[in-house]
Amino acid sequence: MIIQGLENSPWGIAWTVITIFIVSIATRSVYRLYFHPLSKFPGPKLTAITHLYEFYYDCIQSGQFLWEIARMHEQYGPIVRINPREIHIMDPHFFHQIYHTGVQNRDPYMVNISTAPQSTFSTAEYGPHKSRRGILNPFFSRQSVFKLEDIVHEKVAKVIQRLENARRDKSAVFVDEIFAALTADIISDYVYGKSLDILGDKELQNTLREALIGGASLCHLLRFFPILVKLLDPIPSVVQWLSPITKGLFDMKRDVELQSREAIERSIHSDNSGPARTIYEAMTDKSVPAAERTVERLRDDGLIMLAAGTETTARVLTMGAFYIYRDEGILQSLREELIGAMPTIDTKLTWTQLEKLPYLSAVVKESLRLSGSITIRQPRIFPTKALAYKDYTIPPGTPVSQSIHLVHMNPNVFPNPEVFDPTRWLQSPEDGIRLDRFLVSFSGGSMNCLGLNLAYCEIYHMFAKLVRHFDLRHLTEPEDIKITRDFIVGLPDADELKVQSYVSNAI
Ligand code: HEM
Repeated sequence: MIIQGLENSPWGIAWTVITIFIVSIATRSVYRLYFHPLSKFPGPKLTAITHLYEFYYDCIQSGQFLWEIARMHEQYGPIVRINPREIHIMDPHFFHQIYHTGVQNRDPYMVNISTAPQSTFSTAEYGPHKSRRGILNPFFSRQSVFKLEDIVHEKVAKVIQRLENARRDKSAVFVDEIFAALTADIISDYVYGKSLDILGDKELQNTLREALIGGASLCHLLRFFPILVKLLDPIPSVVQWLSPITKGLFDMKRDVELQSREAIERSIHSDNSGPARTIYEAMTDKSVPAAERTVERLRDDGLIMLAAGTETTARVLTMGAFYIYRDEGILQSLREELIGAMPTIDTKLTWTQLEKLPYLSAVVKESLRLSGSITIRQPRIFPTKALAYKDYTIPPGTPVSQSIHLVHMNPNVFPNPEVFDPTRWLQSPEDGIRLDRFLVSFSGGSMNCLGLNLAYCEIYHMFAKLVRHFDLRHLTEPEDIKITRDFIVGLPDADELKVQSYVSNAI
C-alpha cells in the first residue's frame, strides 16, 4: 500500500511504514479497550492501552508507579487494571487469596528484576519452582535457624563492639551500614560457611551492598527490556554504561561463580554419603537432576540468597532503630521489658525466649511494617483457574498483585499508618482483631520469603542487645527516611536509606 506517485521514493516507503505503525497501534488500542478479556475492569483508559504509562512513572519518574497505583485505587476502587495485562487489588482482606499455597506462577516479566535468571526466585512456573525451592527449604526452617543461632550471636556481638568503639571515640556512625554489614556477614556464613567479615573491616567496605544497590537501580529497565538480562553476562559493559553503579554487581557475580565452580568440583569427587551439610552440597547432590547441577544454577541461587538476605533485614533494623530512639516512651517500655528478661547486659537469651517478650515482639512487627523492605509488587498468575473478587472474575493467565507496602500503609487496618506505634499490636488481640494477618512483609504462599525465620532471629537478637546496651541520638530526620520511591526496596528521595547517629551508654 505505497502511496501513489511516491512508489519509488524514500518518502513513500517512510510514509507507508508510519501508516502501518499507526494503524497497528490504533487497532491494538481498540482491542485492548473494548475486546480484551480485561476490558470491563476499572482503570484509566491510558493504562489499558499501553505499558508506556507504567514506564513513564517507573523509568522516567524514578520508581513512582506504586504511588500512582494507590491514586488509581482512590479514583476507581479496590480493583484496577494497572496496565494492559495486569490487575491490582487493594484490599488487605484479600491478600492471602492471591498469595497462597495452591498452583500459581510468578509473572515472567517481573522475575527479570533479579538479574539472576537461573535462580529459584526467577523460576516463574509453579512445578519447577517447587522442586528448586524444596532443596533450599530445609536449610531455612526454624529448626535449622536454631542450630545456627550461634552465628547470629557472634555477629551481633561484633556490632555491639563497633558501637562501643564509636561511643568511646564520640564519633557518629551510619547505623544502616553497620546493620548491612551484620546481615551480609551472617548470610554469607550461612550460605558458604565463610563469612565476608565486613564487620571486621575498619571502613565497613560492603561490596555486597554496593552490588545490590547497583542491581536494584536497573530493576524497572529490566522488566521493560528483558533482553538486558540476557546481555548481563556476555556484555556487562553495556549494562555498566547504562548504570555505572552496577560495577559491584558484576564483581559479585564473578566471586559467587567461583564459589559455585568449586562446589561442583568438590561434588564430583565426593561419595555423597550422609545428609548435605551446606546449601551448595544439597544443590550438587547426585539425586538432583544433572541439568540442575550447573554453575549458573548455583551462582544464581547463591546471588539471590546473599542479595535477599542482606538489604531487606538491614532495613528493618535501620528503620526500627530510628523509630525506637525517637520516642522516649517506646524506648523506656522496651528497655524495661528487656532489663526484666536480661538482668545484665551479658545475659544471652535464645530467639525463642526473646519471642515471648510482648513489647519487643510488637516493636519487631512495627519495624517490619514500616521498613518498606520489599516495595515492588509480586504478581501471581493462576494458570487454569479464574479468581473471583467481589463482582469480578479475573480470567486464568492474568497477572494479579497486591503490593505489600500498600497493605502496610492502609489506614483502615493500621490507623495513622505513618506513625510507629508498637501498641497497635498489643491492643489488637484485646479488641478481637487478628492484626498479624495483615503483616505481610514476607508475602505468602509457596513462593513466599525463604529466609523469614533467619530474618526474625536476626532482628530479635539485634534489637534486644542494642537497646540493652546503648542510647542512640540521631542526626537523621524523619523526612530523610520517608519512602518515596520503589526500587525493589523502598527508597527515600536520596539514592540510599541512611541513618546517622551518636552512641552513648544506656541510662
Ligand atoms: C526482613 C527481611 C526480609 C523481607 C522483608 C523479605 C521479603 C521477601 C519477599 C516479599 C519475597 C518475595 C516473595 C514473593 O514473591 O511473594 C522474598 C523472597 C525471597 N527471600 Fe526474603 N525477605 C527478607 C529476608 C530474607 C533473608 C534473610 C533471606 C535469606 C536467604 C531471604 C531470601 C529470600 C529468597 C531466596 C526469596 C525467593 C524465594 C522463592 O522464590 O521461592 N529473604 N523475600
